[in-house]
Amino acid sequence: MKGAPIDQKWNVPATEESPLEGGFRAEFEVTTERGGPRYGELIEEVRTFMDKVRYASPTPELADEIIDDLKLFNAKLDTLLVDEWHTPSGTRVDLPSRGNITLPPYEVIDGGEDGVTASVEFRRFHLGGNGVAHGGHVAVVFDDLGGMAATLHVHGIARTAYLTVNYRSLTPLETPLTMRTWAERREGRKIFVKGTLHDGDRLCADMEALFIQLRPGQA
Ligand SMILES: CCCCCCCCCCCCCC(=O)SCCNC(=O)CCNC(=O)[C@H](O)C(C)(C)COP(=O)(O)OP(=O)(O)OC[C@H]1O[C@@H](n2cnc3c(N)ncnc32)[C@H](O)[C@@H]1OP(=O)(O)O
Repeated sequence: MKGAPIDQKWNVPATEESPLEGGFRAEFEVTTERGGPRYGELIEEVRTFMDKVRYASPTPELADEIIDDLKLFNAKLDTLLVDEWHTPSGTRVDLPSRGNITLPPYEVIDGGEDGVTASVEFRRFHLGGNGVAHGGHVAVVFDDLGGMAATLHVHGIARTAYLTVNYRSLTPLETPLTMRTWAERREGRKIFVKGTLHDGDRLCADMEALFIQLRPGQA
């Protein structure tokens, strides 16, 4: 990545002691300690910053100032880059969307073999146009929570083969919405998943997807 040090460690190859398992590390450890007790606050500030950038029209002087500040922040983070298996972003299961800043924030209300129910809120950053969410951001949440439903259903890692979203009505920003995903049927490694996104009683979108359970060792 541009600006990152050459010895970055976020794409560590598999080794005998640390093999890939379904694209995941066999010894993958889930912990809520990484990043410290204020990591959620850090992610929230980053999300707020992204929201502001989406709507701000800075003067050239303010843009200069912010660029300089961001360079300082990036230099600080460059000293502490780790691989994806050890970064809190994506593994902090106690935080919205596991602390993954690339996902719109959701909170799982209920999850198990029968499916997942989550509360999701699209932010200003997720604006598509005309004041509502971008369809791609809606799809990304369906992919993540559909993948979670598939994973919980088969107790194994699954990867998206296809995902179809039907946009039934507008998806508002800054509004708690309900997403449900569930495995409708399974044929061997194939898990057919469905999902819905509601604003109250109103259906915003629904989806159908196929997830494939990965074979042991499949990268
Ligand atoms: C910290 C806590 C973590 C908690 C985790 C939270 C969850 C997070 C969740 C995050 C989720 C994020 C998720 C993501 O974002 S995953 C990222 C997006 N997805 C990908 O990159 C997938 C890329 N593709 C592949 O890797 C392979 O093609 C896969 C693995 C999908 C299949 O290759 P594989 O070699 O393994 O299998 P196969 O080719 O023998 O096919 C097997 C069967 O499937 C049928 N088939 C295949 N493709 C299609 C298709 N398009 N339509 C219809 N059918 C299809 C095929 O005909 C065959 O059927 P049959 O002949 O047996 O009847």
